[in-house]
Amino acid sequence: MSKSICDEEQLLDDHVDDHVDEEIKKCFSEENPRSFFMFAGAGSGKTRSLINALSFLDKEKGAVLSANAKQIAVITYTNVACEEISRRLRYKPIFAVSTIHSFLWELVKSYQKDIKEWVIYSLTEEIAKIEDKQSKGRGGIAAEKRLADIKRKKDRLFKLKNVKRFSYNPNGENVGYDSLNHSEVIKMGAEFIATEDTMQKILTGKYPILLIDESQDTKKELIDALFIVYEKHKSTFQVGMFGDTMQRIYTDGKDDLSNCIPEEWEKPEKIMNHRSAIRIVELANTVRGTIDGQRQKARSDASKGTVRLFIALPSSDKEEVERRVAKIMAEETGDASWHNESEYKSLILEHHMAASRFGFNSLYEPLNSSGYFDTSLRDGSISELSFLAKVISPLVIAYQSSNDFEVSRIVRRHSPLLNKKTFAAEREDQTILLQKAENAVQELMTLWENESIPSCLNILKSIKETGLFELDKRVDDILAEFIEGESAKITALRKALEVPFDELERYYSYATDNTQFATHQGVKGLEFPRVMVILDDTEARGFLFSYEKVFGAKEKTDTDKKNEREGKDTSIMRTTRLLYVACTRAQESLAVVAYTNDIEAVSSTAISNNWFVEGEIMSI
Ligand SMILES: Nc1ncnc2c1ncn2[C@@H]1O[C@H](COP(=O)(O)OP(=O)(O)OP(=O)(O)O)[C@@H](O)[C@H]1O
Repeated sequence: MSKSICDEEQLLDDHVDDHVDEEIKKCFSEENPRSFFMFAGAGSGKTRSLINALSFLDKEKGAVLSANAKQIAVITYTNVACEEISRRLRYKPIFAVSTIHSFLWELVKSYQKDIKEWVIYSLTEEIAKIEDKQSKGRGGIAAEKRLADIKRKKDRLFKLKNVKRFSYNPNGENVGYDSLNHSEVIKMGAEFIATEDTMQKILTGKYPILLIDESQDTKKELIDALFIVYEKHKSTFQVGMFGDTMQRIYTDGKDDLSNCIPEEWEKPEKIMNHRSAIRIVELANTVRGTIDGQRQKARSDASKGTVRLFIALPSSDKEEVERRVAKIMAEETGDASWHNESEYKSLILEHHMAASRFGFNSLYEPLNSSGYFDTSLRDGSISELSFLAKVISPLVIAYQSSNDFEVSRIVRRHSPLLNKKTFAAEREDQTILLQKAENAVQELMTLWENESIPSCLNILKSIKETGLFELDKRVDDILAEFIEGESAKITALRKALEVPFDELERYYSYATDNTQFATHQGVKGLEFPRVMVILDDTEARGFLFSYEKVFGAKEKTDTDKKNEREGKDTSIMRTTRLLYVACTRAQESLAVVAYTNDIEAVSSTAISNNWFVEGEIMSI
């Protein structure tokens, strides 16, 4: 069949945004270098434009930059995004791709004297602030917490005097008094950049071009600092920001970013959505319609796609509801992959919702409620937990499948009984060492005998006794009896590690993104053919989001009304943006599952907002 003019037009249409990449390339011209702000909706190819821009820069300027020991900096939101972008750029050394935390730490870490001064100053200020609050506040738990906080901070301040070198791990816990926490690094780094001439020269000298992905959620301190640097160094420093204001879901991003962009920056716009089926793009447009009215077009070759809204009572058996939803989706779409849990992504609002659905609540709960583990609990980097998952889990599998080679490899790699130093010291009879290690492994494996599953605490105890693996000093405290006044971190870890080992394995699969679950926030930037978005305020603990308000099942609070009057961000706007992020991850089919006591209100709001039509809504 021959192509019609109409077909040609549609195909051309798919390329309507191609000029954007050209405009960005022009921004890097020698004659007229410009900074830019490329904001566009979900699936519009921002990440793709970022990669295109970087590949272009590599070709055009790579050699000259390298010869002058300069790099192009790229700041991404997560380690996963970092890895993905680096991979697509074939790990070329001309690019310094990092998260904001690593970026700032790399920049400041050699200025230890300044770091020390800053930490002492900032701690002193914090203590003064809490003391002031304490003098004005009432007693009770809050006052007790403040007192403990003051004591901890004063202890740290005292110990700081002797610190020679501060350390920081952007991807893990920062336990010691001489290590910096995540927010300290952001505050300090941004402050150095904003105020120190030398730091600005180092930044612009090393990175004459800096591109930021997901800039709507980049910490406002850094964005503000970069605007300052740009104003002072615009002839030698170029910034490129990619993002989407509708996808701002964290409160520490700069909320009025689009109004702060300097006049002279290039501001290319995109209107296509290359990711999603027509019906999903339509839904995204109507959801966005309640916030800023920007609309996108689906590709001419996009499929029709399916969206459904399922409404259920919060008292229902949620796992059963979600299983039925998947079954119905398989029938309605004719896509059998909905029958297979690993073939669709279930998006929950908070991690504990995955914990209860996937069976790791007893481990998650004490750690989460202690308030001491945040990023590390989410990404699986609490040292005892990751050790058990990364070393013990494969060891057990290898042992149980009689894979002696693998057992020996793991032990040689991780055990102090067989490390080079111990071996060198025991020149005479190394078989003794081998025997000792083998006995230690046997001892450990007896815990799994008769199909039993040991608790994580018992595993650590066995390892401690035999010395099979090196354990953090903290493990001694965890294995000891509870004592009054001990650190709440230790108490929480002891409680969490009481769980059977398979619960830890389930937790770790989730933390390392190997299950069907992910949070609405965690999937930013990603895409999946089939998505189930779960809306459940009864399980959401924070006050930041409320789907029931968005769907009219709950009244706006006085604060919401006040914020609305004053033109400020409201929880409804914030939640609508999160809904937009979650729904726009879907490529082919999307099931939204809303738990509410007011089924009627949710259904009628969904219809009156033009989000769903009657035939797409089902009470379940
Ligand atoms: N010009 C294009 N032609 C064809 N496919 C494209 C084009 N641009 C992007 N895509 C595809 O569309 C999908 C979305 O692209 P990308 O992830 O870059 O969008 P994004 O704007 O970063 O999305 P989001 O903001 O939702 O994370 C990807 O699968 C990508 O390969």
